[in-house]
Amino acid sequence: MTDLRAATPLVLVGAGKMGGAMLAGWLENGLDPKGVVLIDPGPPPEMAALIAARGMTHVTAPPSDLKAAVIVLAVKPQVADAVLPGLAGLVGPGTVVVSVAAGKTLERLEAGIGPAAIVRSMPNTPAQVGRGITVAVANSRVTTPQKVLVTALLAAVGKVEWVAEEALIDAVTAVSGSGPAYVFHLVEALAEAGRRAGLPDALAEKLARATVEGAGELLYQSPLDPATLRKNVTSPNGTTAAALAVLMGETGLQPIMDAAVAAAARRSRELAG
Ligand SMILES: NC(=O)C1=CN([C@@H]2O[C@H](COP(=O)(O)OP(=O)(O)OC[C@H]3O[C@@H](n4cnc5c(N)ncnc54)[C@H](OP(=O)(O)O)[C@@H]3O)[C@@H](O)[C@H]2O)C=CC1
Ligand SMILES: O=C(O)[C@@H]1CCC=N1
Repeated sequence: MTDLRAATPLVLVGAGKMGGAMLAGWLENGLDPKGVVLIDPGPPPEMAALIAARGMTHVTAPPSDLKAAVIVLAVKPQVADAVLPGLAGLVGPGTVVVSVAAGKTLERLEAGIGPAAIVRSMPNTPAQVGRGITVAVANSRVTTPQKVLVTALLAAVGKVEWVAEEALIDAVTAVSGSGPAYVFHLVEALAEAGRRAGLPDALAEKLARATVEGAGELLYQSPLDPATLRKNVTSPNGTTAAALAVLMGETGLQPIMDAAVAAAARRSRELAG
């Protein structure tokens, strides 16, 4: 288990879907709830329950008497600019700010909160079950110990990659930040296709869900690459080959995925503000 003691006091600004998922993962990995301050005017009910159960401090505005070790900014990009100046008082000499806000550049974050060590990161919601992946980029004020600390936090909820080139984060957002939604939509589409092929509702849903769960777990556990795993399902001239001729054809999944990822990356660049 990662030692997260140096991460407190940890101020989480925005305890919604992403902030909540990361927090749940950190608590699961030993983060001391007494060292956590949540700033959120309206956390979702399940988060309010977690706050009460774990005895975390919950406030609706930044406290004036605290210097944080880590500030995690997990509000919507559209409200980040308004929130950042109010967090400046929480920044002390050792504070590192970790933003998960899509699109918000290091320059924009620093313009809002003032001179600070800042990490721009892009996690994803499987962080909640310790199976996220986060890509991060640091500004020049981030020290090596701060980078180690942020790595420990992010690694507690999944895999971590650091990049030196900030421009890559828009594509990262489009692939892994938003990516879980594409997979969940695949489950929806597969279930719907099953229904249209005559399966009862409940069975279609069960089959689609179990198939993606099982394929994901196989991918996780197997040393084989996805193309080999795909080939292992595909008998020559069999049923899978018939389906893949559609999915891998000219109007198949790749052009749709290209368009989806390009649209998400474009939106990430727009969200810079
Ligand atoms: N969801 C995801 O899969 C991912 C999200 N992100 C990023 O995470 C960030 C949060 O997204 P997500 O968790 O989905 O959004 P949510 O709306 O679920 O969470 C944001 C939370 O911030 C609260 N909030 C609003 N205003 C303030 C404020 N002034 N101070 C403190 N908290 C405030 C919201 O309360 P209220 O609802 O009452 O407004 C809400 O609880 C975004 O920037 C997004 O780009 C990054 C990777 C993946
Ligand atoms: O949809 C969004 O904008 C956020 C960023 C990545 C996932 N969710």
